[in-house]
Amino acid sequence: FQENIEKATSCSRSPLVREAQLVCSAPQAKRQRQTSFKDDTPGLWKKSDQRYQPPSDYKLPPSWKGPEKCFQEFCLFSNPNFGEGMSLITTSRIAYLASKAPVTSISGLQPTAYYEAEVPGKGAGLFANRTIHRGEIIFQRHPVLAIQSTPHLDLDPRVREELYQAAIDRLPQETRARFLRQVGTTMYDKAEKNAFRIFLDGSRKHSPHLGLFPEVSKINHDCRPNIHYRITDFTHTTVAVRDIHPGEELTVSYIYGKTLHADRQKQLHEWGFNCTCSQCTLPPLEIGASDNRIRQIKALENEIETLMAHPGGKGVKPEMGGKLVELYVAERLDAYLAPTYTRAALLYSMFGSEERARVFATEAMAALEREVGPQAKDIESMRRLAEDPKGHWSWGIKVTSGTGASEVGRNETRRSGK
Ligand SMILES: C[S@@+](CC[C@H](N)C(=O)[O-])C[C@H]1O[C@@H](n2cnc3c(N)ncnc32)[C@H](O)[C@@H]1O
Repeated sequence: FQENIEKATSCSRSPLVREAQLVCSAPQAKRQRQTSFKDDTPGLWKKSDQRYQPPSDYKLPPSWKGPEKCFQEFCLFSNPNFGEGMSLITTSRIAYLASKAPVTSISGLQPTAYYEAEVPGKGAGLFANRTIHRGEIIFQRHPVLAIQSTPHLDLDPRVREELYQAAIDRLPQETRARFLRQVGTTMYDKAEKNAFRIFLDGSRKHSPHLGLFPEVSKINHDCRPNIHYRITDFTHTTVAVRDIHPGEELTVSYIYGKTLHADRQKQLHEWGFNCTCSQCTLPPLEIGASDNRIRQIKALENEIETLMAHPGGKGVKPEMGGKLVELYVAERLDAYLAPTYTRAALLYSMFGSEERARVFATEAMAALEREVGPQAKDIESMRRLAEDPKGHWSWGIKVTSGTGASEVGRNETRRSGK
């Protein structure tokens, strides 16, 4: 990945695309902009439509239109009746999979639970109209437009703009209007400024897409957000990670939050704006304290990992898990608590500390559900730990002595499957 970044001449710079998920085009020298389209508009798409024949087993149901306006193996497919309407610029295979996918039930808050208003220096944003409780789903949506990365990066700009316009024209009027209200001067710019990186069809060659969710993209960035998002195939879910009070702005983080202030500013600046969020506008002394906490968090996580790699986890102490939770909470990293609670629950259980194992396992279950979703594998293990610590595989793997943690593992209660 690093190698790609260094060599790349153009990267998708969507602020909502996390750094580790950026898709960059190959160096220009090796990969020329490719377009097989001619300038005579009527024949512009037809020529390549004829050239590309999708396999017959990817035949779409009659409610879907396409393939049309193809570029290499990527074509426009659309269905105005799929949820709020959906246009795809993708392969026949992925369009076929989309056509077979259950229509994401559009759910979440009633529109009366929030309102849109201008935020100084940020454009429009969303605000709570009532208390939104931690764990409440804000939006559950499918993309109204998904664009495979290759045409987005490689198409000739003029052709690309026409193609995106055609994709939007095929959406129902209300959805189209919502799409057009997103920030950005051109269709391409709207995609760049508002898309989330989504992976359709597992981890195959053509999986990376830019997904546009116009309602979600009205949510501004904050380095210490009150909302977390997760994406599974076609479904984008936003969930409150703490209670949000009436009048408070709804925020997500466009970048990974556990980074130092200067790095966060740099990343967001590269993606087109100077961040004026609650964390970035703290007084300098508080920014310094926050950076220190992040350094402590990283050092402690490394220490736990190193110690756990030693035979019998020599030197690890349950209090390290407790301290880590404290630091995360003090740093308001509410959107990233699941692994921290899980680690703390297991550490306390390993040392036979029943009450703390229960408390952290209960917190871990809720955080896993928020951050990963109800299908998260570790939820079941944390549920068992919360209900019956002594029956859990981790219980008492290490014992505590009167003078603190003993390094002698008892190992007597490890049971597979728990
Ligand atoms: C996905 S849009 C968010 C909604 C947007 N404010 C609107 O009016 O539709 C992203 C854009 O909002 C603005 N923005 C979001 N979060 C911001 C922040 N923390 N500080 C400054 N500008 C921000 C930037 O202009 C950014 O390119």
